[in-house]
Amino acid sequence: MSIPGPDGRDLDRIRLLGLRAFGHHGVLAHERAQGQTFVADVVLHLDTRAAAATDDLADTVSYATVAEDVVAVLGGEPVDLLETLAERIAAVVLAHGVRAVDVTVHKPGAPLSVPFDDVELVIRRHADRDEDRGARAAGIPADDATGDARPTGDGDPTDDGGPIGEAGPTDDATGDAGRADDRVGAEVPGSDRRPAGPLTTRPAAEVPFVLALGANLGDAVATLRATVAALTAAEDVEVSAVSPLARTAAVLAPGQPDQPDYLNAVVVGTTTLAPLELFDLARRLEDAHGRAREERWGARTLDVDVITYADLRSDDPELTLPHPRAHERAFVLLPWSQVEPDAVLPEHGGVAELADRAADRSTVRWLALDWLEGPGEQGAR
Ligand SMILES: Nc1ncnc2c1ncn2[C@@H]1O[C@H](COP(=O)(O)OP(=O)(O)OP(=O)(O)O)[C@@H](O)[C@H]1O
Ligand SMILES: Nc1nc2c(c(=O)[nH]1)N=C(CO)CN2
Repeated sequence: MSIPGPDGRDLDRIRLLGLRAFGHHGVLAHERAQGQTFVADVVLHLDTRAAAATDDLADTVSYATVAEDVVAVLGGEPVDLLETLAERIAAVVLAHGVRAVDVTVHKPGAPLSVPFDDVELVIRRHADRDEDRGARAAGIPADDATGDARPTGDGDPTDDGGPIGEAGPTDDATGDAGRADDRVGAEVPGSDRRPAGPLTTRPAAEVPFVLALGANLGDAVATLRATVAALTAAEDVEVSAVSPLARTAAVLAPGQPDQPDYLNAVVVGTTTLAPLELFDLARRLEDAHGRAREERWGARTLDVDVITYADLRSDDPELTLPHPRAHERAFVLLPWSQVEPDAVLPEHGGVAELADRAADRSTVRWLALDWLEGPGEQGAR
C-alpha cells in the first residue's frame, strides 16, 4: 500500500523480496547454537521522480547497498525476537534516507509443534521526526537526555546555559552571521517541531564533520564495519576517511564496575545534513545495533558520538558541539589524529597534542589499519 509524500502525492516503492541469510536469532538455546535461515522483504517508500529525471543513481537509493545492509542484520548479532530483528532492519534501511519502510521478516524454520508454512512479522516505520523523537524519549532515561547524571567537572553542558549554537570564539559580534556561508541553507523539513536555529539548519554547501565510534559488547568489529558501511551509504553524507581501529580500556566513572575493552574508531567526512539530522542518523545506527541506554557510560553494542560539525558551537544538551568530553579522551583523539594529524579542537587545541596529554593515552593500542576488510579481531574481549 502506498504512502502519501509531503506534497500529498503517493510515494514510489522499491521492493526487495526474499533477502536471506543464515542467522542465530531466537529464544531457544538450539536456535542460538544451530541457527537457521531468515528471510526479509523490505519495501522502501521514496520519491523516485528526481532520479527518473536525471537518470542518476545519486538521486535515489542504491537498492544493492540496502540489500547488503539488510542481509548483514539478518546474519548479524543474534537477538531473541523477530520484533527486534525487524526493528533493526527498519533502522538500517531508514538510514539510507527513505521516507518509510515496510519490513517483513520470515522465519520458515521456526520451532512450532504443528505443520506450518511460515511465520511472518510485518512492520512499517517512518523516518518522521516526531516518531523518531517519540522513540528516543521512550528509550532514554530523562537524566541521560538532560546530561544531569554526568559527573561534575566533565563539562556538563547544562551548566553553561547558553543558547543553541551560541557564537564561538571564532565568530565576531554578528554571531551566526559570521558563519553565513555555511549556515544559510534550507531549514530541515519538520524542523518546526524543534526550535529553528543552527542545529536544524542544513548548510548551503557541504561541511566537515567528525564522528567517534565505540563498541564493547557483541561482535564489535562487525558492528563498527556495518556502521561505517551505513554511513558511507547514507544520503547527504560523504565519508572521506576512517581511522585505524583501536582497542582501548573502558574509561569509567568512579566506582563503576569493570567493563570489556572498547574498540574505537573515528570517521571524518562532509555532509549537507543539518547537525540534528546527522545526530539522528547516529542514533538510528546505534538503535539498529541494539544499543541499550540503561546506564550512563554502560557497556554498549554501539556508540556514535558527534565530535564536531563544521565550526559550530552548541550548548544544547541534546547536541553539544564540539562534544563536551572529546578533548580529554584519547580513545577519540588518537584515532582522529591518525586521519587528520593537524586537526584542531576549538577552544582546546591540536588534537594530536591533546591525545598525548589525555589520561587514557596509555590504554590505546592499535589493532588494525585496514580493519574494514578481512577477518579482523572478533569482539572486544
Ligand atoms: N555531540 C554529541 N554527540 C552525541 N550525543 C550528545 C552530544 N551532545 C549531547 N549529546 C547527548 O548526550 C546524551 C547521552 O548520549 P550517549 O548515550 O551517547 O552518552 P554516553 O556515550 O553514555 O556518554 P558520553 O556522552 O560521555 O559519550 C544524549 O542524550 C545526547 O543527546
Ligand atoms: N575506552 C572507551 N571508554 C569509554 C567509551 C569509549 O568509546 N571507549 N565511551 C564511553 C561513553 O561514550 C565511556 N567510556
